[in-house]
Amino acid sequence: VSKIFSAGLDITEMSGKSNEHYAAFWRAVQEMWLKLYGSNMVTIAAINGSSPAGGCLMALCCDYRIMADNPKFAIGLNETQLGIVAPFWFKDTMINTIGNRATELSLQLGQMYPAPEALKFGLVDKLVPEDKVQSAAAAAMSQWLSVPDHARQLTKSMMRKPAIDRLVKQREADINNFVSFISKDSIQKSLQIYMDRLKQKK
Ligand SMILES: CC/C=C\CCC/C=C/C(=O)SCCNC(=O)CCNC(=O)[C@H](O)C(C)(C)COP(=O)(O)OP(=O)(O)OC[C@H]1O[C@@H](n2cnc3c(N)ncnc32)[C@H](O)[C@@H]1OP(=O)(O)O
Repeated sequence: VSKIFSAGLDITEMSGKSNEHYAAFWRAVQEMWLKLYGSNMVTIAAINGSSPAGGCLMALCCDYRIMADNPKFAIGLNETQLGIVAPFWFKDTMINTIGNRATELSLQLGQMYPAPEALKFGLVDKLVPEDKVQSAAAAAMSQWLSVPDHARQLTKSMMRKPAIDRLVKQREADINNFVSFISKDSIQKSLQIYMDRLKQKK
């Protein structure tokens, strides 16, 4: 039985809908990223299964990532495999985690990394046995919470603010770009083919 941390964004929200729907959907996705990446709280991802695309993004937004040590579980920004493109703020989040070259390889190929490779690439920080993911995350949380809060928060903001400001400045343009991209016939066709493939896999 496959286990999933997050299947990413709901593809059905990006297929066969109106432009108004796509715009509202994308604004909500932006909001999720701004809240999670910009949070001053400690955030630890307890990754207990596979985590493609938007799922990987959510994990990358956290301060620390612990993943179940199972090579069947994979994580990555696989957008190109769906015929779509990770937007600049997905890319920035990944660069801030694993660096420029690894991000370029990862994004162009739409790579999903099995857990051991994800650790090697720095996409996750630690692997633990599947039944220890929650307890390891709780232990990591205690360690992070032991740092004086104001100092940790200012440091986090210093590291992340440039990426956050970039999206805040370009929110409307980013929404317009998403709507015009996702509503193209060729992109709708790619998403349909991907969904059909998922169903055939069964
Ligand atoms: C300019 C910018 C433009 C665009 C930017 C857009 C950024 C997009 C970000 C995203 O997150 S796109 C979504 C990426 N997600 C994926 O690629 C995941 C695809 N799914 C899988 O790989 C697998 O389904 C799985 C998550 C590993 C689970 O596998 P399992 O074998 O357990 O289940 P199954 O494949 O049978 O799926 C069950 C059921 O769920 C449907 N499904 C799966 N993922 C999605 C999804 N992301 N959105 C909508 N629906 C999804 C799948 O089709 C099955 O449906 P069915 O039961 O009706 O057949």
